[in-house]
Amino acid sequence: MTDLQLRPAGVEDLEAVLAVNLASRAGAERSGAMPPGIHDDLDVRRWVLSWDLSQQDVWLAELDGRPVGYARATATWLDDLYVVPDAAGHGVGGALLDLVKGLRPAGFCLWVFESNTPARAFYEHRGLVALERTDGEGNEEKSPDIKMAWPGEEPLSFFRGLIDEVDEQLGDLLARRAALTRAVQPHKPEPGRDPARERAIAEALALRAPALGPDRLARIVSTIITESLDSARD
Ligand SMILES: O=C(O)C(=O)C[C@]1(C(=O)O)C=C[C@@H](O)C=C1
Repeated sequence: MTDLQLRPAGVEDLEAVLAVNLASRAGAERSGAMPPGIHDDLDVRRWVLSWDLSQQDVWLAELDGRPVGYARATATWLDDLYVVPDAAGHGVGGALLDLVKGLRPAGFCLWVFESNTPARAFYEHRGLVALERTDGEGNEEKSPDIKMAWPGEEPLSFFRGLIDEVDEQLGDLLARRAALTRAVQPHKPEPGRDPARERAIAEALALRAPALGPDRLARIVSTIITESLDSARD
């Protein structure tokens, strides 16, 4: 019978948190689940010991008194959830995740490496959904990753919040694109629409948004262009 305890980490626990981070990450790198880290242990130590515990929740998991895992969450992100390899199978990760769900009832997001199939399955089994995939350009390790979310107790308002964030960017992009559609018109040898060019645009977009596919994207592009040209007449 093992005894699992979760408790908030204080500054005095950060060395133990660091040890969990290093052991867990090393295990994940050995198994190929995570790409090699780009920081050496000393850098990671400096970073962990600099955490401001008033700005994030860090909870330590202890199995029979031994630190074996931790979770670190900001207001809207689960930044870290690590369990040391030799404590696997004791429900430590699940207990930490349940704790964070309780701390963040409005929901939260996290990033997981695409290569980390055990972690992805763990999160999927516990109700998190995959929202975005990247080619890794935006992370330090340059390794493809996936944004996952736990939509909390009110998923409608959680997802609408994320939609509002994307729409802020989409609005800016639509304004920029419409301005370009208008700007190029006087420079065309012949006025009017160019179906071949629109198809090429849709095919290029499909590389970035394969789930929509070129035909749907062609209809979306066509509507954007129609309305952009129309707005020039306002
Ligand atoms: O490239 C052109 O010919 C444009 O007029 C620009 C544009 C666009 O907004 O991308 C608009 C209309 C054409 O059918 C094709 C593309």
